[in-house]
Amino acid sequence: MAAKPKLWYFHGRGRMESIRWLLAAAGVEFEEEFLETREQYEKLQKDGRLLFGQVPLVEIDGMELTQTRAILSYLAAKYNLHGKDLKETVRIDMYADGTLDLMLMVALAAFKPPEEKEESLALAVKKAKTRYFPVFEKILKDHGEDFLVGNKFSWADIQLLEAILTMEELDASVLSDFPLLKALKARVSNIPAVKKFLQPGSQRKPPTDEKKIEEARKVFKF
Ligand SMILES: N[C@@H](CCC(=O)N[C@@H](CS)C(=O)NCC(=O)O)C(=O)O
Repeated sequence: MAAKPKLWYFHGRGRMESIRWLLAAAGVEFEEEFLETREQYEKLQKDGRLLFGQVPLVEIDGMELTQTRAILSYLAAKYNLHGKDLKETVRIDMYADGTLDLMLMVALAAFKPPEEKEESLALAVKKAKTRYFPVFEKILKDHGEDFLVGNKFSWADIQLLEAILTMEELDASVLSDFPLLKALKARVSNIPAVKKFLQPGSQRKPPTDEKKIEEARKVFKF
């Protein structure tokens, strides 16, 4: 049996959380190595395991992969969460990339000073409501299908569910004007592998707290 994919990152959501989501939704078990000290991170660098000196790092299929979007794209293709052809795949990539941009705003806000952090999170919620969610609501309305692309569960749906849940942590009513996104959220949350990941005790990470942020600062010298 092939070894489980192994993930190296700090013990928080950050850029790795979407990778955890994608693996979990594909029903793939994975191992995690948490970077808690600068030494661990420097060892990965010294050993030449980080292409550009950065994590996320994912070991899979005899490869050591970095660059979040490339990793996600590989996993989506490998686990049949991309489209049936290039045209569907590029739409899935576009939708997922948009959602990743939104998620990065939230991830980066965690590292800002308290006043700026509140402002950045409020801006992310605003962008969710005015830029990203209206687009996805319209896509669902226009084609009338159950999922974003090809009437089939894909990486774009997983990425969107992660974004919806993250935004709801910041503003519980964020979906009030988006009935089709509410329905999509319920539908995707009920897919057995996703349902399992949503249960307490899974490898899903909670919102990154001050302790984890301090840990990450020490590791990456932010
Ligand atoms: N484009 C890269 C950016 C990765 C990145 O910035 N990683 C951070 C941790 S979240 C890091 O390793 N920072 C250390 C550094 O850049 O020296 C990706 O999307 O994976």
